Amino acid sequence: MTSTLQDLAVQLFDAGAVRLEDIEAKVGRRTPIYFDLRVIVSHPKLMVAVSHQLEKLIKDVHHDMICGVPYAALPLAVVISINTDRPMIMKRKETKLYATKKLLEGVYQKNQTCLVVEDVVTSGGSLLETVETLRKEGLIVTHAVIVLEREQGGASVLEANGITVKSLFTLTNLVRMLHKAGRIDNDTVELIFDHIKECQFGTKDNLE
Ligand SMILES: O=C(O)c1cc(=O)[nH]c(=O)n1[C@@H]1O[C@H](COP(=O)(O)O)[C@@H](O)[C@H]1O
Repeated sequence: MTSTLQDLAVQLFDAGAVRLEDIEAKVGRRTPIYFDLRVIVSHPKLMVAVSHQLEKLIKDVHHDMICGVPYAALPLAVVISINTDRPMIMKRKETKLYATKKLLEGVYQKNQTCLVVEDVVTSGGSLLETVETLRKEGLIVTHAVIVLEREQGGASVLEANGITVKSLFTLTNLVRMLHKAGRIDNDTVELIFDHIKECQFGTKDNLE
């Protein structure tokens, strides 16, 4: 059974993936809403439902393999790889210091296309870092599929770097869905919309 995006938004909220408080995000940024997709490893049905929706977004995108941005997107990449019977490669956060000394695990060849999977894009910095590693290894990367685009400039930064981003939710539509379902109130909606406007990452200089 496929969940609608509205159902999925509510299920993610109820699983604790949406935190509504003043939170310190990556490198000292503050945000009134934080989306913590790591919790879905504890909810296998939800993991499958999110993966199915991501698979729909990529069915017309040519790719030889997929790679999840470590670590949060790795479980999603595994499920998508199995469901679509498409090989996966894994990027390490640090190069392995012994034996193979690799940064990328798995089998790939120069000029093969790799689709990147990510949970959240804010400035686009994390995703871009993974893309740069893949490109250095000779892989072609033109598309990324993500769960949440926070609309803070990351998608434009990625677009400027030759990456088309397909997202399941934008922060605006996720917030609207949660508001409709009675999970967040009017004041919180306003606070989040103000945050989106005020906290923008536009240029590569702003990437963290
Ligand atoms: O720090 C964030 O901006 C962030 C916000 C959020 O709601 N959820 C979240 O997981 N993050 C983290 O921020 C990363 C994306 O931020 P950028 O690298 O700026 O695009 C994600 O991979 C997460 O590590």
